[in-house]
Amino acid sequence: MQTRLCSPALLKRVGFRCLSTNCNGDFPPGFTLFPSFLDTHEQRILLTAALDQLDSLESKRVRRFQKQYRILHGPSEADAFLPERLYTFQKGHYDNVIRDYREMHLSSWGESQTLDLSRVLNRLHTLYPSENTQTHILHLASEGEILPHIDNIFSSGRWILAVSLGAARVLRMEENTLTPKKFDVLLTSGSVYLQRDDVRYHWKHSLTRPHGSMNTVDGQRVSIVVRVC
Ligand SMILES: O=C(O)CCC(=O)C(=O)O
Ligand SMILES: [Fe+2]
Repeated sequence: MQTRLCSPALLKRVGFRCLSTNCNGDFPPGFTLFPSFLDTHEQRILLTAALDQLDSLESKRVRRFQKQYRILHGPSEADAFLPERLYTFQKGHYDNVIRDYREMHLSSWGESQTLDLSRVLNRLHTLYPSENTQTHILHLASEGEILPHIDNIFSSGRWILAVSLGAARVLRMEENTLTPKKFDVLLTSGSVYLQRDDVRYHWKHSLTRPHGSMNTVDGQRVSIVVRVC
């Protein structure tokens, strides 16, 4: 089990940066980060399954181009992602919060649910209560980002968990007050974060590219977001 509790030293190593003088280097109650919850093998299994799900929504024409690319280039050990031109990214979300993305609500993993994937999903289940949940897959292009928002309070309940896969992004958490506390977290592949209660309802979250400041490269990112209903 690779779950680790987050000491300030560890958070600093994985990119935690406290932006507020009254934040004391700790996360507020209600925010938890598991910096390297999934190992590289588990990440690959989950990422491949998530991309398969999203690809199943692509047009026949795009799927044909993807297939041709795979025949020509073979499977890549290094990268589960195809070049971005082989995906249909949307420019803007209906409320304009998310830019350059593909997304879907997942009702079941269907045929992707191999024994290996079940093991990964079972490990993730250890992180959250077994209540009614809804799962969402979000794929950001390398230019993709998410502007500050609080998830619709009528659409989901008191906690939100997200698994990050692929290129790193900076998550900024910012209290929704006149003098907000803020902090940044570098979400590397295999990390999981959980927003609960006060943080879920009263802090805005946004995702930006790391802009080279944290030794990371630009690239595509997939998240699996699980919300309690
Ligand atoms: O991908 C993430 O980590 C967060 C996604 C998000 O904020 C959303 O879908 O509302
Ligand atoms: Fe959100």
